[in-house]
Amino acid sequence: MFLEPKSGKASEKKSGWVEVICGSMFSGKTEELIRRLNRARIAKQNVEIFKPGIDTRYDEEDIVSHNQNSIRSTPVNASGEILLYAGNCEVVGIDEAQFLDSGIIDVVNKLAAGGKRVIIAGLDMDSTGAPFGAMPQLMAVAEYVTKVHAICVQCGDIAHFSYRKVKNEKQVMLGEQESYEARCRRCYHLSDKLPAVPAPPAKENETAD
Ligand SMILES: Nc1ncnc2c1ncn2[C@@H]1O[C@H](COP(=O)(O)OP(=O)(O)O)[C@@H](O)[C@H]1O
Ligand SMILES: Cc1cn([C@H]2C[C@H](O)[C@@H](COP(=O)(O)O)O2)c(=O)[nH]c1=O
Ligand SMILES: [Zn+2]
Repeated sequence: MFLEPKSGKASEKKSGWVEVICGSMFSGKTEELIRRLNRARIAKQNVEIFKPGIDTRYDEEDIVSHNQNSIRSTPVNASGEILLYAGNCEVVGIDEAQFLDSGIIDVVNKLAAGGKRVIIAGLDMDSTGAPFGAMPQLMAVAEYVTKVHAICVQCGDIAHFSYRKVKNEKQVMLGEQESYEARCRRCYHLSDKLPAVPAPPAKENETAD
């Protein structure tokens, strides 16, 4: 369980920091983001929340988790807009950060340098297992990184891959359970080993190794 870090002595100018919540689809990134933001609100801190404008799966403005928890957010089309809108808030939340442009690294560093707590959630890997967008750099500059895990729908183990069930080569393809499933390492790679077409039957006198 992530516990909020304490900032420095009250007499000193407070420094901010960056927290990253990463993992596969269905791993609970959005739930954890909402949990941390709600706790900040209970502590009477001023919170602003952003998501990339591209992600309108459940709602134009709300951030919604797979189990229907939600929190109001401001959609942005470019990372620089976050600097403009964050204003005097104390805590900044950002969901689906993998979809934002690389300017987001500079933006979160500026926000933290200005004394804000910045909490970012996003997919660390795309469906091919490659790092997604600016997430690797965000994890590098963050003070705190939390990797959350889903459950493999094939075998019940811990899952950290988002397996794409439909054929589409594009890195960005919005979707839910109809297009993606959480898989563990073994079940994710199992699909590579299946022959694309059925192997021809062995000829007589030919022995299988
Ligand atoms: N394979 C799965 N493993 C774990 N949780 C799942 C799975 N499929 C659906 N869920 C649901 O998804 C919720 C997490 O949703 P969410 O926080 O939106 O995840 P993420 O933002 O990482 O995609 C879980 O609490 C659970 O109700
Ligand atoms: C793996 C993968 C995912 N996406 C899309 C699919 C969803 O719309 C979001 C991830 O949402 P979640 O809150 O993490 O469940 O990203 C994609 O575009 N490309 C991918 O490779
Ligand atoms: Zn598995």
